[in-house]
Amino acid sequence: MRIFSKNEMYNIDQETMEKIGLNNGMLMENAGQAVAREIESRIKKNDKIIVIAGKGNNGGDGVVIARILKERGFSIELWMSHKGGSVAEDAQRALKIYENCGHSYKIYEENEEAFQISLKKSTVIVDALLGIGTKGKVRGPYRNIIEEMNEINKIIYAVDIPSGLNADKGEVDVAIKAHTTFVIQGAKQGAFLFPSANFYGGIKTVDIGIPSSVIEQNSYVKRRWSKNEVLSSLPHRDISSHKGTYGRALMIAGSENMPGAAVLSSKAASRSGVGLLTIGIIENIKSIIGSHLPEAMYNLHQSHQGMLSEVKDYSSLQLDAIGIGPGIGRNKETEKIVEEILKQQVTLVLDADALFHVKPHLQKVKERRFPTILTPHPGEMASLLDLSIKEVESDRFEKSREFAQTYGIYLVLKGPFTIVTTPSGEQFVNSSGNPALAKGGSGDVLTGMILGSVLQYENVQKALSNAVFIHGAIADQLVASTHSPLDVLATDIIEGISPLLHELYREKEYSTGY
Ligand SMILES: NC(=O)C1=CN([C@@H]2O[C@H](COP(=O)(O)OP(=O)(O)OC[C@H]3O[C@@H](n4cnc5c(N)ncnc54)[C@H](O)[C@@H]3O)[C@@H](O)[C@H]2O)[C@@H](O)CC1
Ligand SMILES: Nc1ncnc2c1ncn2[C@@H]1O[C@H](COP(=O)(O)OP(=O)(O)O)[C@@H](O)[C@H]1O
Ligand SMILES: [K+]
Repeated sequence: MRIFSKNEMYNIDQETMEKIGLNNGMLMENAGQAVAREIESRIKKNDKIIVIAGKGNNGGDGVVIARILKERGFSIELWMSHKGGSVAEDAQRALKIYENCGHSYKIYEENEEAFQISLKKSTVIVDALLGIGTKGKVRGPYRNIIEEMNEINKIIYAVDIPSGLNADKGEVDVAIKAHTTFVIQGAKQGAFLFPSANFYGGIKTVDIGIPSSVIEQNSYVKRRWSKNEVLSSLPHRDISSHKGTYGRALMIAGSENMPGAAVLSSKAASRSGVGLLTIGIIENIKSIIGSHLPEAMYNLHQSHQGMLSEVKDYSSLQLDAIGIGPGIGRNKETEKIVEEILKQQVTLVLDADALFHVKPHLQKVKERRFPTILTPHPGEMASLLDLSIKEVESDRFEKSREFAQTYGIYLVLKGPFTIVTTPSGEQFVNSSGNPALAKGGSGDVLTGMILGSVLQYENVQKALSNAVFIHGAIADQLVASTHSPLDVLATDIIEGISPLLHELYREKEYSTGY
């Protein structure tokens, strides 16, 4: 599923009209036809359906839907929101065609009570009040209509966007709570931001025939990353390979107060395919960690001061990737270690305390010639950008892209709908996971999974998106089978890596013959 910003959608629309020659009326007809087909497959002949249409082009889509469904013999009442006023040109034309077919419509303004009665009798409502043109707080009759529709508690199918929502941002004033939203040509960014994502219900894309060349030229790549993408990109192990083929990784994690972070991240890295793993820790936590992961090698230091002197010459380890951050703490030494690590000519994964330390050194990150991956949660992202968490969360796509492009990094902005952004600004939104993951340690596990994963793929983005998907899918599977949303531990996620990978590889084998 493609994802668009409002401006991208308008530019796509404009170019389709100017260069391709499909005019807005044709696109509206296509949109209405496509959504009507989807609705038709979900309704019954005895349903009483209300289509409520606004003054803009979204309303025009609604008018087309009402006409098509009426022609197919469904019981449809079309309501226009406004009495008179400036209805968009193509919506006016759609209404004329509707009338030419001998159909009539009603108007909400000055008929509020009749609308209430109709709402009560209805079984299905089609929301075509407002689309991507919505700006600021909802005004006029729209506000009342939206509130009345939500109160009546019927099935609502929204066209393009649940009316009232902003296409690009997560914040919500008042909006339709949809059962399903039929998004035109692709979802809008707000479908993956909170709280607006809570209003969409199910999302189904309808194709209105916009040429793909126009889409490619007028939008950044932004798409959802789901199981199909994972299955088609899982790495293959060649029969003649050996442990060196799958990379040498170092995970620098943990400290006296947070030894567990080293266990979680290292174990997750091991379970994610890495050939040879070395754990870089301070000596006095070795006894806690060693029993958990006999497979790993150790790079031990009496203190972080001692570690710092060795970091400067890691060539003997012949590393391919370093992960750093979970539980290392925040002090002068750990900051210097992070600064030194940035000079290493290997793939880097920076998380947690390493993200705190990297902030003054972002210029050095920009100069790196090897992949640098940052995995902030919204709080860490806000701190890196000197913004509030709210400012980040409401605008995750743009904020991520600007940051990734400015510093030439891969960014994994965590949270529900984790976004992976590449240095060139392509974005992939994860589709797995649930609030069972909202618990200390699950991020450490993801860091390990990412470190293990990057060494298995030629394409860094695929490695990141797949690690993020698998991490979330394990939580989904635990909640669906043996756990509740309350009791999933980070260690349960690690234990879930093998069963999930097993299942994915079996499915891949089945679907591709590999
Ligand atoms: N390629 C595309 O994107 C296509 C889009 N179409 C539809 O057109 C929609 C966009 O149409 P428009 O640009 O006309 O915009 P909308 O239909 O979303 O709404 C614009 C109308 O709402 C009013 N309005 C805006 N903000 C408001 C607020 N806060 N309170 C009250 N009124 C407000 C405006 O004054 C205007 O009358 C899409 O969402 C989609 O449904 C289709 O018709 C055809 C193709
Ligand atoms: N509500 C949620 N839905 C889906 N995933 C979530 C949710 N809350 C947290 N997560 C995931 O859990 C992980 C938490 O990471 P992080 O905040 O760094 O945790 P910690 O610092 O405790 O290790 C991230 O991968 C994040 O995407
Ligand atoms: K709508």
